[in-house]
Amino acid sequence: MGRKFFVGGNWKCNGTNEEVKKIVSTLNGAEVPSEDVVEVVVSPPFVFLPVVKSLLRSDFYVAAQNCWVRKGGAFTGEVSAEMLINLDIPWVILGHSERRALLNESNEFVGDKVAYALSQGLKVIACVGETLEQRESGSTLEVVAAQTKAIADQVTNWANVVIAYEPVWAIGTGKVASPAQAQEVHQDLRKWLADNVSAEVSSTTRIIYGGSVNGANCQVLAGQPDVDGFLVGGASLKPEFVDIINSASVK
Ligand SMILES: O=C(CO)COP(=O)(O)O
Repeated sequence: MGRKFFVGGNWKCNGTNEEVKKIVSTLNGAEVPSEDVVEVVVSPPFVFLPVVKSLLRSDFYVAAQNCWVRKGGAFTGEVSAEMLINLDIPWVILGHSERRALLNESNEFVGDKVAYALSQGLKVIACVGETLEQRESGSTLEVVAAQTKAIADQVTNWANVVIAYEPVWAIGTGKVASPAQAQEVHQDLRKWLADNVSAEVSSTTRIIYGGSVNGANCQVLAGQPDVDGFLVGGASLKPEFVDIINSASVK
């Protein structure tokens, strides 16, 4: 099927200069499958991107956690896609639920960000996912489809997009989605892509899972046919991130 396993580490707003170097040193010493088998991307806070990029092994890549929606300029506090490209940062995470919820990023705004980032040459990890309330009211697919549509409306080249399904109720809660719950949504999303974009995009686009993934639950999740990898928060700051990378061997 040809979808290379993808493991992203989202460090969120964590770390000191010393801690960040320690994580990198653990990763640099880790034995993991080759780049042909698993694509590994770590996402430190903006200020640590240069140091992480300079120290990180060459078969792992870095991602920013956000970028501005358009060309840079008079936007205090923002970081533009052009700046990331200028520093050779290949990836950016966009539409994370923490930004959607806490900073009111709408589906359309996230779609605009994805479009601009891609236009500048960045690769995008685009996040979608429902809240507990939405899941309990039976609207999971409707919610993730609307989020995905706002992104899909703006994407022409899917080769540079990874979709991260991250149910909000599973993020940072220790309440991981069951393998069946993850598989169901990933399968629905893949069908949505087939029906609304193309069969080719549906079969080639990586859909990764995020929400309380750890060294103990990664293997069984990775065993699901439509789970193409992970976006990991808390556990990406710990040595068990290496075990999560190694779950690529389940495929
Ligand atoms: O939000 C996440 C990754 O982007 C998931 O976070 P946790 O792995 O800490 O639940």
